[in-house]
Amino acid sequence: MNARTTVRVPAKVNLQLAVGPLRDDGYHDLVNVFHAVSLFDEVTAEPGAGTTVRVEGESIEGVPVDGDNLAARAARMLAARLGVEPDVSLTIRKAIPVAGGMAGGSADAAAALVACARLWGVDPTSPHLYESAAALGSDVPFALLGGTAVGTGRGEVLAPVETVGRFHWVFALADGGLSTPAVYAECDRLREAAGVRQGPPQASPDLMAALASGDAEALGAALHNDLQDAALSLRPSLAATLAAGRESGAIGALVSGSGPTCAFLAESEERAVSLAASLAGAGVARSAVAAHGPVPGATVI
Ligand SMILES: C[C@@](CO)(OP(=O)(O)O)[C@H](O)COP(=O)(O)OP(=O)(O)OC[C@H]1O[C@@H](n2ccc(N)nc2=O)[C@H](O)[C@@H]1O
Ligand SMILES: Nc1ncnc2c1ncn2[C@@H]1O[C@H](COP(=O)(O)OP(=O)(O)O)[C@@H](O)[C@H]1O
Repeated sequence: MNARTTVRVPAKVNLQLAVGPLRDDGYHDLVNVFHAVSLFDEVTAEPGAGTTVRVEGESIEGVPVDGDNLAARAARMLAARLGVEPDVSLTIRKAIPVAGGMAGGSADAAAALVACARLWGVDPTSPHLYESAAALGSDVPFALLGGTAVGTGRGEVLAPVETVGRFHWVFALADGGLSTPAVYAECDRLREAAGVRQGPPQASPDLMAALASGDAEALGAALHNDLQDAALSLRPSLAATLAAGRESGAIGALVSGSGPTCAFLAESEERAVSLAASLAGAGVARSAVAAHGPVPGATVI
């Protein structure tokens, strides 16, 4: 049993998001190539009475501070599975943009699972953690794992991907978020309007080869997001953000997941820093931050 545990957990960008047809259960089958990047939230768990949450950070509008917070839901779910009281005081320090397509809520849920497991003396490799994660949300298991991984099913069935080297990214953060269900629904609507009959999602061989060889140029060319048109349809201003990044020398540019964060791949760390400055100066984003990947998943610090 531990008195106080802090867990650091990364954001993700989707290197490939291939979206299959709508399933009967309301989800879509995916090929979701997750990549964990060095933008981190921190979740601290301490003994408490019941489950309480405090949220700290600069842009935390819209993050629930009650039992709806995904970190609180994670604590209650793990406690129920373990048959213990969900007595924990959680403090979340947020740096991952809220409703930004970088899975910040999922990250906090994964961090809370790891922190509570340690607080309650549970083996961190216990299957209760993965099973709770998958029940909480499609992106939560990846936040436990980190690195680079292919998610299939609704994104929760993970296979790690070996990669070479470090990739340098810039993330253009937007004002306000986009709702994930609304973006999936818009994707379905656009496909129906265009008469597209969607087949099963397929992994991109070019993307896998680029990751295996560490070839950033090839990775930039292979980045693809099936939700991008839907995110652009709901937030047309993102087209100018993507164009500004390409004009400033990005070797790849796409909307991250359901958006509205835009992700840009740079040739080097130096190029990423100058690209972030260009994007911030161009007035096409609330702010722009440089980061690298892959990084590990939820980790006790
Ligand atoms: C799009 C992605 C890409 O990684 O993430 P974000 O960019 O939002 O972070 C994910 O698929 C989001 O995963 P997550 O945010 O965990 O979604 P969930 O809570 O499981 O589901 C929320 C809703 O999204 C839609 N959904 C989610 C996953 C999936 N495979 N098909 C779907 O259609 C459904 O409408 C579902 O009700
Ligand atoms: N710990 C949390 N951090 C952020 N959002 C949360 C959290 N718990 C619940 N939410 C809710 O989940 C929504 C989606 O949040 P987030 O995971 O940041 O975005 P995305 O799904 O785009 O990656 C938020 O708008 C908020 O209402």
